[in-house]
Amino acid sequence: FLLAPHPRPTSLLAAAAPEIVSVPLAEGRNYPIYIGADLLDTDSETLASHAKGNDVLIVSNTKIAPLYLSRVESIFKSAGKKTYICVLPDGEEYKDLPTLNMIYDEALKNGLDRKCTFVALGGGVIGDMVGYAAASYQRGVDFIQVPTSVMAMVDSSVGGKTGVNHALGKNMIGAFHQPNCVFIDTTTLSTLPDRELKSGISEIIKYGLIRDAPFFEWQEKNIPELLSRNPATFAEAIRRSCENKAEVVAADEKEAGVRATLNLGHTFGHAVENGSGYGHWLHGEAVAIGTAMATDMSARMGWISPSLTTRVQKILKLADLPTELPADSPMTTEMFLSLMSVDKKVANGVLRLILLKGDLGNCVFTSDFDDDAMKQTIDHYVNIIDAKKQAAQN
Ligand SMILES: NC(=O)c1ccc[n+]([C@@H]2O[C@H](COP(=O)([O-])OP(=O)(O)OC[C@H]3O[C@@H](n4cnc5c(N)ncnc54)[C@H](O)[C@@H]3O)[C@@H](O)[C@H]2O)c1
Ligand SMILES: O=C(O)C(=O)C[C@@H](O)[C@H](O)[C@H](O)COP(=O)(O)O
Ligand SMILES: [Zn+2]
Repeated sequence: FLLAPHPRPTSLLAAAAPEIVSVPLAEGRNYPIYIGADLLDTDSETLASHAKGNDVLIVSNTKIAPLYLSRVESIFKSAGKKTYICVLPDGEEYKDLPTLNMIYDEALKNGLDRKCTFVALGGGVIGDMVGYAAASYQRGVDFIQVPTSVMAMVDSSVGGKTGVNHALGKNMIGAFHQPNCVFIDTTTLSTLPDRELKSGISEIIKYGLIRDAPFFEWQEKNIPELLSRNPATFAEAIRRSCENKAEVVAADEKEAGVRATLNLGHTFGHAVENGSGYGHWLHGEAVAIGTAMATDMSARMGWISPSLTTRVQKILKLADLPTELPADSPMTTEMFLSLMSVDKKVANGVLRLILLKGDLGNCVFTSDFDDDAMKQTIDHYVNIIDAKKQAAQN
């Protein structure tokens, strides 16, 4: 069970083979995503085999290092690698250039050369930062993703989007840099707090909405099982999410088109993350609010049926995710508009959005939307904040 402590393998326990989802990139750059319970205990040689040189720099944070670092380090040591450690402060507010520098410092201090491998042990913040450090250190070294949060297992560890935040915009400094492999030990979720677990479910819902109606229908039935940490249900959600992400990334690695659909709810959501102060909202929570806003806007333009709007609201609430901002939110219409204007999907000054259109599982990436509908959606969500403020004062 996900909540159980991690058993060490014994000769009486037969290790189940991991499930493998492939990310089929061009020019033979395919890489595997291994998914399974207790993989760090039962399949350590597979993980170590993806570090090609002698030196391995494992990067984690102050929360995850005490839980899993020694185990991961011993895997590489047992395989004869020389290991180095870098422990970063925990939190989205540290996903920045000064903190990134700690990784370069550690690598340079120890004389790591271009044959080294960086290992990202943690959630999406660590994965994005280590990926970007690997993309830029000596113009590019190998890296491996060992995701430990739902968000990282279902989304961020796959696809090679790496980077850090800037005060003026989310993930604004970064690069596309694919990992050698993604190694998902689902048992590490046993220590993930509930709030972080729910945040990851937000991106699982995204796959259903943008491209996989049967997966969405499955989620409508199975989210309670995810919330109660049913291991089999989680394994299926992770596998189906990784399959969806791998297909999209394989079709459009560098986001020339269809990959942008993975950004559903993110233009509104990133504005909320930045405007509220990085770290106030978890990424998945902000994406949930953004998904509600993108759905509202799609409905205002008549692109989706009222029943689909209801289903989106219902599934976000079922996952106990926020669908609106609270009374103490600093967000204003002006903040939304100005923060959304620095989104990476802006092309030649024109904002493009992912919006739902048609039946469940269909969306569009377009600049061809009604500006008034966008403004009405933003005003509507800001008015909710104001109404809550008023109610709190009375
Ligand atoms: N590159 C991409 O494609 C992509 C996709 C989605 C999200 N992201 C990025 O990922 C970040 C969000 O990821 P996240 O939700 O994992 O946040 P996170 O990395 O901050 O992790 C959430 C919290 O859970 C802790 N944690 C992680 N695993 C744990 C475990 N097993 N046990 C106990 N605590 C654990 C972390 O230390 C942190 O406190 C954002 O910066 C977002 O922009 C990137
Ligand atoms: O992999 C992608 O492509 C995504 O858009 C996945 C998103 O969930 C993720 O939050 C990503 O980091 C957002 O990308 P950005 O380009 O909008 O910063
Ligand atoms: Zn996201």
